[in-house]
Amino acid sequence: MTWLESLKIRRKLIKTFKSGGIYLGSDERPIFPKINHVRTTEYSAQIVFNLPNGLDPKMVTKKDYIFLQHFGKNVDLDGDHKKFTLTVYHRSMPSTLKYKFADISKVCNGLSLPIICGMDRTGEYVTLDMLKQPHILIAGETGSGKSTQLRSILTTLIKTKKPNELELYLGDCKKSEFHLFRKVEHVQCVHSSARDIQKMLLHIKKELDERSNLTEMFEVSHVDDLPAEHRKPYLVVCIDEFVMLRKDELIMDILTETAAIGRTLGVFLILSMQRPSAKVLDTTIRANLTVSMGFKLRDAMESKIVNTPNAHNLEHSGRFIMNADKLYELQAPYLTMEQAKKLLNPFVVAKGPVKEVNEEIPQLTEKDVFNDVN
Ligand SMILES: Nc1ncnc2c1ncn2[C@@H]1O[C@H](COP(=O)(O)OP(=O)(O)OP(=O)(O)O)[C@@H](O)[C@H]1O
Repeated sequence: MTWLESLKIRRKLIKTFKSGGIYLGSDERPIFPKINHVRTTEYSAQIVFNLPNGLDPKMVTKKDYIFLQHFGKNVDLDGDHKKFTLTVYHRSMPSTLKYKFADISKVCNGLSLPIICGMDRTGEYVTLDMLKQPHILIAGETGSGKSTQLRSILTTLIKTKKPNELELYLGDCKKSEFHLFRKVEHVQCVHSSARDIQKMLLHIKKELDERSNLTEMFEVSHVDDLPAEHRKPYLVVCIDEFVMLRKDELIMDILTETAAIGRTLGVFLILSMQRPSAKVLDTTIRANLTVSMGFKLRDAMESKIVNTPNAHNLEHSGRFIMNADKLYELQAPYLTMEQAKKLLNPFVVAKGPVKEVNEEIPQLTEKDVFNDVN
């Protein structure tokens, strides 16, 4: 950035402070916040400023509209009691981001269990490693892009991990999406009825217990530290529209236990829901779903339940707010069903019967589970 460009930005910010009354002293001798530095990249300009002692930070946060008026709507303002950062983006978010595995595989490098969340306004992919951020909640009204995101997350996991490193357990309560994965080598089962999902989760419970015993026996804190002959694959349990199972206590208990202790045992959750329900998410499960992705939601209450502020104001399919270690606004990669089929083709195998578990299964009719869905 040239000296002149920096000067222009600084002047504009001073003008902003002035018109918003963000200063101490009198109108004739104002003491403005001190601009520490201005940094620009291809995508954005970042201006860091400090408030003079005595200036109420609410003067800045309450008047964020002033920054929008002067710098346009593509700005972010972050800060606390003294130091603030204004980021001005040179362009708006892309409304479509094609899923390109060549690009995605590059950003997966170094991640043990890579989740490609989406692209931010600076044109950078935002990624997560499930080993560190183990459980994900995806919420959004119909047509907002949840299923596409699940498809892209699962496809990336399959393409980047070997079947002996990753096992997938899929619950498809809407019977709409996961048939695509049924014959993929990593996929242990795809179930849609409550009874079968219960069976699947009893198997997961057994795995949790076994893994817990092993880590205790070998006195290690993570399954990855077990001796080679006892090493375990990562298990990812992914349930689309899991709210449909909320009346099933056993299912909810196992999901809650997995969310609570799964990380160090290598067992991870991805749960999606169309209508966030405080009742379901008020349980301890919510506290352990470390990442929320809020696609377009119906209202502010739903955004609050999912913990993704403003998700109800999103306008494009595939756009979402992510709450992980901080808040992000991202565009999810768009992976069509046809494209996913092509990418998954090399992993398709002839399948034997689904793993059986021997535990006693309490009788539960589908009506018990599904009749209260609103
Ligand atoms: N990442 C994306 N980028 C651009 N468009 C998208 C994206 N994801 C979804 N869409 C568009 O939105 C449509 C609906 O997407 P999707 O089926 O994923 O929504 P959904 O939230 O799962 O809906 P439902 O709950 O009804 O299944 C897609 O057919 C596509 O046109």
